[in-house]
Amino acid sequence: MATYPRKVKIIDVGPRDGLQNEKSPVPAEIKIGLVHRLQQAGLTEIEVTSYVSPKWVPQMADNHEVMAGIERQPGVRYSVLTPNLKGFETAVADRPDEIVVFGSASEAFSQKNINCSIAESIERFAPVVEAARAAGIHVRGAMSCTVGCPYEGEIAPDRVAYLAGLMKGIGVQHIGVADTIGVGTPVKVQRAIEATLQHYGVDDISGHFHDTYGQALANTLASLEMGVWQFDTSVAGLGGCPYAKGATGNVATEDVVYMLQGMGIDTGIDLDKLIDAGAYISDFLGRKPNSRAATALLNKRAG
Ligand SMILES: CC(C)(COP(=O)([O-])OP(=O)([O-])OC[C@H]1O[C@@H](n2cnc3c(N)ncnc32)[C@H](O)[C@@H]1OP(=O)([O-])[O-])[C@@H](O)C(=O)NCCC(=O)NCCSC(=O)C[C@@](C)(O)CC(=O)[O-]
Repeated sequence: MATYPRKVKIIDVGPRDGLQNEKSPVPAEIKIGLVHRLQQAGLTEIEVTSYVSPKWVPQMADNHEVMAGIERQPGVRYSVLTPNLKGFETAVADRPDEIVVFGSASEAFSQKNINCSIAESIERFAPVVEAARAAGIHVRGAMSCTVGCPYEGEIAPDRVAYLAGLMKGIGVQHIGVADTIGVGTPVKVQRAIEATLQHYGVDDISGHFHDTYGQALANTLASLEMGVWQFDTSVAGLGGCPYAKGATGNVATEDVVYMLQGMGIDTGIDLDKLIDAGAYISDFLGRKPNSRAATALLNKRAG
């Protein structure tokens, strides 16, 4: 039997990663309502929004309104994405607890997503990381396309190690290993994590798995087996990346919490309240939650 961590921390990225790709505008008050429901469900890490170009990602243009409207709960960390100093300087006025710089293991995805090469992205991130740390703001990094890229295909683990080393070199404190397009399978994901472990300890690594091919829970389990205990997930399985056509949302928070509860692993999350949060946003979007566990439990409730 594999040994698993006794506790897992979930970072719900639904309000940001989940909603960034929605075609119709989602009003700030709905996003705020979602954040409130997530914290009521026991989430202690919520990725709220991003400070990126509104021309590139219009759905996140209300970042200030959303951050200002949240009634903050003690013990909850609110994070935001900041790709450059311009984004950081705007974000800092909204008092995030954590900022996220996001790079890519694939050159082509870096160009499509943030309009620069991997090397240039690190040059842009370095002053952001320095300013954030000087202001006492925690810095997380996200590494996209650690298994596969929509433009380059399979990505070799040494490219993941290379990016992780660059992120570490500029002072990024925690690193997320993302399977942006959900093509990963357990052994490939383990190789990407192994590459990241060359530069970061296991306590500073999180998994971020999209569920395009239905592999995200298996990839979560494979990561748990390596001692990874922090995961980005998205309530109701919301999401997709505007620069990764066809990729679906992150693994649903409900599915991960259901699996972990069944394994006796503590998440601190109330599954019933989480289902309510997922139903709230899914009702607004006019569709069913993209979560097997949520669907089963909602059907059970309905009798
Ligand atoms: C990165 C940039 C901004 C570079 O964009 P750029 O065009 O290279 O930057 P620029 O410095 O040349 O500026 C061009 C225009 O953008 C403005 N600008 C410049 N920076 C900002 C900013 N921070 N906030 C607001 N506006 C900004 C700037 O003021 C200017 O405005 P104009 O003069 O044309 O009116 C752009 O490429 C961009 O916004 N890209 C969107 C990236 C994004 O949000 N992608 C989705 C999130 S990442 C993701 O989902 C993956 C992840 C993290 O979940 C992990 C995974 O699954 O892989």
